[in-house]
Amino acid sequence: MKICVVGTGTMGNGIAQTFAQAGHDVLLKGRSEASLEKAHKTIEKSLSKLVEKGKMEAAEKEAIKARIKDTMDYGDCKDVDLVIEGVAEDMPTKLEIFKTLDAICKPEAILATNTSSLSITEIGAATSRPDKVIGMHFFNPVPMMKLVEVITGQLTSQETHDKVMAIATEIGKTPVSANEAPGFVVNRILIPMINEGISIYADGVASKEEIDEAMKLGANHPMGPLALGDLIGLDVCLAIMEVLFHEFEDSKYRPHPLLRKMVRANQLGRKTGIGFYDYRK
Ligand SMILES: CC(=O)CC(=O)SCCNC(=O)CCNC(=O)[C@H](O)C(C)(C)COP(=O)(O)OP(=O)(O)OC[C@H]1O[C@@H](n2cnc3c(N)ncnc32)[C@H](O)[C@@H]1OP(=O)(O)O
Ligand SMILES: NC(=O)C1=CN([C@@H]2O[C@H](COP(=O)(O)OP(=O)(O)OC[C@H]3O[C@@H](n4cnc5c(N)ncnc54)[C@H](O)[C@@H]3O)[C@@H](O)[C@H]2O)C=CC1
Repeated sequence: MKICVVGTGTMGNGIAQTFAQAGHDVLLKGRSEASLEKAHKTIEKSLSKLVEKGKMEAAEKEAIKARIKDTMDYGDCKDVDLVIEGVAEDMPTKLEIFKTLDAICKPEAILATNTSSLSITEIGAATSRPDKVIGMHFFNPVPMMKLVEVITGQLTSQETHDKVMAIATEIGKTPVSANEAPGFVVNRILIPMINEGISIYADGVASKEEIDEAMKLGANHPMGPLALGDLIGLDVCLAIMEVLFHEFEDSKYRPHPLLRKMVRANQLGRKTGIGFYDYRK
């Protein structure tokens, strides 16, 4: 199966790596040579970690890397079977990309989005094939996380759903089906929890380290909410809160002002080197 991953950020490179690890040829679509180069560095680091942890043979690493080919041209997507879009969580950006892909990809190709919260139905409506548009929602860090939420929009066909469930299983993930709804299942729970962690921090109830330690030891979470916000990207967290807030029109989803302020300051977490914690050392 020929796969194209659009986007070279936190998620794009992890999704490309995961498909290549499962033996698929992957076309990685980036906007610049610099972004593609950065994605390959991240993939190299991630694969090296798996080797260090004894989860992969060193020889396998090079074979996996060789399966990922770069492109900056959507025209190269004409013969792919499945596209997974992983660009910024912004509806106008996604609609433009899906219109472009719809015009280029063969009619039977499935167009999937890794959106965290946005409407699959709205994205599908920008194409001539809404029955083949679906959410394939991976979790960060993609090579480590087992879950894929498979999200059907109003017009997604059962056939597309079944194929994507099978693909997710085949690449070693555990898929869970969800009907379209803002934030689907996990993010409707997880992101308001992170927002609440920010609120507790802003209120001065405890230090950031204490908040994270409390949730690690008291709820058995592998990471505390503030460290997790930094891993996800605070811009992504804010975009998801905005979708929940506007779609449900419910004040319980109000993004905390400190979250907005940090995004405005480009303190986005790991990807910009600083968020709640400093990663620049
Ligand atoms: C926003 C959305 O739409 C949906 C989402 O994704 S929500 C986010 C979901 N993810 C989570 O909740 C993750 C929670 N955290 C965890 O499960 C674990 O802490 C973890 C899997 C990230 C790391 O577990 P671990 O292997 O025990 O940790 P450890 O070996 O110490 O590694 C920690 C580090 O590796 C990353 N990580 C570890 N192995 C990795 C690999 N093979 N590839 C990529 N990143 C890796 C971590 O992010 C972190 O980064 P650095 O060391 O480079 O700074
Ligand atoms: N970060 C996370 O933990 C998770 C994010 N997601 C979703 O995955 C998608 C990507 O998120 P991340 O990788 O975290 O973001 P990121 O900020 O790390 O990367 C964004 C990517 O989008 C590209 N991009 C930005 N604007 C663009 C435009 N106008 N046209 C084309 N490309 C553009 C960037 O060049 C970059 O490759 C989003 O929809 C996000 O909600 C899903 C699961 C987890």
